[in-house]
Amino acid sequence: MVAISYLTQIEFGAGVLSELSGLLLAQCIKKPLLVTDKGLVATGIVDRVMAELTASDNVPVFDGTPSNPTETAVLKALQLYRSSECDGVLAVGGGSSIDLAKAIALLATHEAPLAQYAAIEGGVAKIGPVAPMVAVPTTSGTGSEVGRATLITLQDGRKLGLISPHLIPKVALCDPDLTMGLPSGLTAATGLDAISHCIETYLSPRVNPVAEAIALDGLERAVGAIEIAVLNGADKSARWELMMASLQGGLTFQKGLGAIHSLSHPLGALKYVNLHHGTINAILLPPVLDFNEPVCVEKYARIKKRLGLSPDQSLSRFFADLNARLGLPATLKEVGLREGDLLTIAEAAVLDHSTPTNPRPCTADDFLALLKSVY
Ligand SMILES: NC(=O)c1ccc[n+]([C@@H]2O[C@H](COP(=O)([O-])OP(=O)(O)OC[C@H]3O[C@@H](n4cnc5c(N)ncnc54)[C@H](O)[C@@H]3O)[C@@H](O)[C@H]2O)c1
Ligand SMILES: [Fe+2]
Repeated sequence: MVAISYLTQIEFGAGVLSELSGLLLAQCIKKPLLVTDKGLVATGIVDRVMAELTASDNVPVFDGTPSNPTETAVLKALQLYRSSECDGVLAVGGGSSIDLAKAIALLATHEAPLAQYAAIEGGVAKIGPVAPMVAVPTTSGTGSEVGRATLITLQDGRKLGLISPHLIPKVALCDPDLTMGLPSGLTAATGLDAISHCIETYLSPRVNPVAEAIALDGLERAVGAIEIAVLNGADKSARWELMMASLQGGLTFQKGLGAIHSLSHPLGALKYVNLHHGTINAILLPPVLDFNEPVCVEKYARIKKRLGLSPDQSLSRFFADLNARLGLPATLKEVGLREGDLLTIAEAAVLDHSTPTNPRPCTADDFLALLKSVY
């Protein structure tokens, strides 16, 4: 068991779910709103969590989280939070449930609509203390359990980041046992999300050697474990490593992400197709690595050394091959994106909050070329 000291209280290890009840009480949360999705309910994980709660019959459950959470779902859950007189939020699920929970916690203490708090609308400073949150991740990918962002598709159709240290959950309870039943496709896709976080924060030009050390360590851990976990979901050690890598990615978000996320955010807002965040990041990782290479020569050399690659090996090729071995798609066409949307996505990516920290400036034309290269 590992207890890591950070802004969030992090409890990490197989079986730490048993600490949930005490952790909620320590945060003075007597009546949480449990936020999750229907898939999680079907796995039995929500029942396992409920079994850990004292007076669980008193805990309302919102299970309407969409994959790519929406403002509409936030407002619905907020109604339940208020009518049940909750005093905190308990997120149980992947990044979607955790992000939805963050937005509920925000609107529990702030006026709607959410758009006014969006990072690109200058909303960061408008966010003050929110309702207390405890996050229990059930995927190993997003790192949202320790992150300061929530990504929500707003009523106007834009998927935007709301960012504030106040949105960091009070407690992250990371129990890798909860990921043992995660299907292989989702294990691969969420793992590539964690990998893309570690790579993008490492390459971000913001100076922060401590975060970079964490990102490199997380990257090595994820690359070492992902194929094992995909082949054998019951491998406890690989599940531990992947959940730790995901957490490490999240601990480095303060450096900012890059072009992969600039594109995957607007792609995740499309209404006619529900694109999974990690899957899109996996597709975008190789071309973005190629694009950034000219300005990241030294850092690429350090990544290669850390991953045991030879100096003349292509990093982009390495991850394209890894994606193929994991059975992940290689093109955006395969996952249902319409060609006619490429320009709109490229234009939205320029405005995304991750764009300023991509190591190489990226224009709408650059984003369009990146999209076309993997269409
Ligand atoms: N806030 C942040 O910093 C941040 C960072 C990265 C991604 N995100 C967001 O996170 C979301 C993606 O999250 P995700 O990749 O974790 O997926 P998700 O939360 O959308 O879940 C995907 C599917 O996995 C299922 N699932 C989850 N855990 C399971 C388990 N243990 N066993 C079986 N099925 C399980 C869910 O029921 C769901 O159907 C996106 O909306 C993305 O924008 C946020
Ligand atoms: Fe991500």
